[in-house]
Amino acid sequence: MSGFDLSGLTASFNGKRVIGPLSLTVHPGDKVALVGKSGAGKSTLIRLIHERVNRDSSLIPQDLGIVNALSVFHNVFMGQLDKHATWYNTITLARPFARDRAEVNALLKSLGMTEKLWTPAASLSGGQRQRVAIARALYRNASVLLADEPVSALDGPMANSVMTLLRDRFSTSVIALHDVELALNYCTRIVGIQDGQIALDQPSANLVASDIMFLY
Ligand SMILES: Nc1ncnc2c1ncn2[C@@H]1O[C@H](COP(=O)(O)OP(=O)(O)OP(=O)(O)O)[C@@H](O)[C@H]1O
Repeated sequence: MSGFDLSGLTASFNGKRVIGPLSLTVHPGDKVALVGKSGAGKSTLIRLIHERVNRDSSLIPQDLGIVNALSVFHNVFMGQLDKHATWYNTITLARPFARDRAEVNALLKSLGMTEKLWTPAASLSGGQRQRVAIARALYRNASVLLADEPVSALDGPMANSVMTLLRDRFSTSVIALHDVELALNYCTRIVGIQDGQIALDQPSANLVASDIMFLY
C-alpha cells in the first residue's frame, strides 16, 4: 500500500472536538505537508492516520519514541522489530548480526552520525535524537512516511539534507511542518489545518508562502 483513502477522522479531548470529522485521500506519490498554527491539530491528525495505516508506514512522532537505555544501533533496529522472528531480535539485543550493523551504519553515515552507533541514546543531543528517529523510519523502509516536525531540532543545512533524504527515500509521505518554506520546497501538496478541519488543499506548485499565511 502506498496511498490511502480515509474518512470519518475525528478526535476529541475532554469532550472537545479537535479534529474532524474530515476525509483525506493520499495518492501514491503524494508528498503532503500538513501546515497550520500551533494547536491546529496536525499531530493529532498524524496519529489518526498512523492508527489506520499502521504497519504500512514509517512513523517519526514528535516525541521521537527513543529508548534511552538502548544504543543508537538498537533504537534504529527497532524500526524492523516486527519483521523478524523473536529469536533473531533476542540475539540482536546481545550481539547484532554484521549485515544489520552495516545497514544501520550506512544510514547513520547518511545522517552524519556514524561515530554514534553504540552510544546510549540517553547521551545524545536533541538533534542527534531526532536523527536516530529518522534513521529508524528509514530502516523500517515502509511505503508511506508519517512524520511530525521531523527536522525541528536540526540546523538549516542539516534540515535541508534530511528533507532531501526523506523525499528521495519515500515516494509517499505526510509530514507536519511548521516551516512553510520547507513545506513548499520538499512537498508536492500543501494541506492546511485550521480548527481541526482542512482549510487548504493545493499543489505546492500553485502556492507561495503568503498564500498559506491566513492559517496562522
Ligand atoms: N493529550 C491531550 N489532551 C488534551 N488535549 C490535547 C491532547 N493532545 C492534543 N490536545 C489538544 O488538541 C489540539 C490539537 O493538538 P495537536 O498537538 O494535534 O496540534 P498541532 O497542530 O500538532 O500543534 P503543534 O504545532 O503545537 O505541535 C490542541 O488544542 C491541543 O491542546
